[in-house]
Amino acid sequence: MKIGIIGLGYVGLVTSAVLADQGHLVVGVDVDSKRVEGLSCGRNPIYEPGLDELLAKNKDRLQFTTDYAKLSDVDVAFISVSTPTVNGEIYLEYVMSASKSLAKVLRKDSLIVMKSTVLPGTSRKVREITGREVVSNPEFLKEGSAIKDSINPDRVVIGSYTKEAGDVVESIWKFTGAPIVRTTPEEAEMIKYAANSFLAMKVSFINEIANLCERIPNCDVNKIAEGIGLDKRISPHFLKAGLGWGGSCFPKDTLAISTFARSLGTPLRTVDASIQVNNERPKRAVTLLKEIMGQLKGRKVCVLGVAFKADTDDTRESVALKVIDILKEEGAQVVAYDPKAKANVTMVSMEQCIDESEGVIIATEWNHFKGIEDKLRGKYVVDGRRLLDPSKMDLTKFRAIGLGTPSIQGE
Ligand SMILES: NC(=O)c1ccc[n+]([C@@H]2O[C@H](COP(=O)([O-])OP(=O)(O)OC[C@H]3O[C@@H](n4cnc5c(N)ncnc54)[C@H](O)[C@@H]3O)[C@@H](O)[C@H]2O)c1
Ligand SMILES: O=c1ccn([C@@H]2O[C@H](COP(=O)(O)OP(=O)(O)O[C@H]3O[C@H](CO)[C@@H](O)[C@H](O)[C@H]3O)[C@@H](O)[C@H]2O)c(=O)[nH]1
Repeated sequence: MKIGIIGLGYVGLVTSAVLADQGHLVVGVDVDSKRVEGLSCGRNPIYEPGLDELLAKNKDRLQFTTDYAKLSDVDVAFISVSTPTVNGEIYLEYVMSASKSLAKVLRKDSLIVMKSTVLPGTSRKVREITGREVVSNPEFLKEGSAIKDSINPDRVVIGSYTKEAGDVVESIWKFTGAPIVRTTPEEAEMIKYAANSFLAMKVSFINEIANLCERIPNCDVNKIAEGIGLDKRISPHFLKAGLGWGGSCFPKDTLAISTFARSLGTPLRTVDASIQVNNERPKRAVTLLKEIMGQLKGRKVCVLGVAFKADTDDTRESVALKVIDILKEEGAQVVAYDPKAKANVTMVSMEQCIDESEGVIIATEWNHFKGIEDKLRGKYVVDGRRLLDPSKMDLTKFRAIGLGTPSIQGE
């Protein structure tokens, strides 16, 4: 098949590489000419494990351009442009602009597939604007394991108005062997928001349990997560307590669906509570540091990790950046280290970051921060992602999310 991919970010680029690898001819379009120029010369603008190799392997089947006219002979055009939330509401201008551009160039019988995360009813609007058949096919990949998730998803959701259009999209993803869920476009759109909201809620739930565990001697939230996660109805995934969820999806999607639901007179109270719990997480790290270190004014603090999670260079809505802002408000001098990501703060090597600081906050769950207990000797340490072994730490200078102070032996 000849396939167009509109928007060459995390989703669009991964989808381009994966579909080219399946033998399709792919034309990737982006309005960002620098990005397109780079890609055309073999420069990948994002860090995602395995993506460089997959793009290079399939370069003969991949073409990148800013010119929508190059889509005139594609059979299917995937829309994967960003859908941010602005002032609490979904911002659809990129989707609408892409749709209008597609309407001018696509064959009448070409199919548009909505991969961007959009509120229920959006695919219908795109169908009206473009006069083309539209299928909703939400994406569930996670950054850091995007290729693996795309090739081997838990399920593929296909929401179509006509059976024929849904069948075309089903034929594209059949190679994954994943269960296919056929729905209406509105249901497919809603599934995406319900999934992200539920996962965000699960993390916020365990983070509230973590707050409680910190008040109970001999109580470790990780044990609670293990104990409840073995119940198949709960499952062990997304029960890692920490400094909360960030990234380009959970924050914007929970907010967008919350605002949408309220506008329909049916507020999503569990989602609203999850957002509130999450908003309080960055402050928690700084509060714990102050409990052991005292006032932070004029003192140096090292933040380990600025990416919103491990294995990505993405800092969108990163909790680590919020921790850094709060530290600065407290008057601390902040230095940071991250294996891949950059932030608007002095970035140094991990060793320098630790050595020159009095306090250390682990803000991102990079594997690089496991086993560094020795390097942290003498420092005030907050383990915001539960990577350290508390038994190797000086407990008078150490706090970990969700770890109650051990009671005195024999008490
Ligand atoms: N990042 C993820 O992990 C992830 C996972 C699942 C779903 N999603 C959803 O997929 C969509 C894309 O997310 P992303 O993270 O890949 O975004 P991104 O910001 O990384 O990339 C979007 C790209 O679209 C381009 N663009 C904007 N307007 C355009 C237009 N009119 N024509 C052509 N290109 C245009 C931008 O220049 C940018 O390169 C969003 O709706 C997001 O919610 C993201
Ligand atoms: O047990 C956990 C799991 C995650 N997180 C945090 O939650 C955030 C999101 O993590 P993750 O879901 O792994 O990353 P994303 O790449 O944002 O992926 C989410 O958002 C995507 C965009 O919609 C969806 O496609 C994915 O299915 C969904 O997992 C990160 O800040 C993590 O640190 C925790 O704190 N504890």
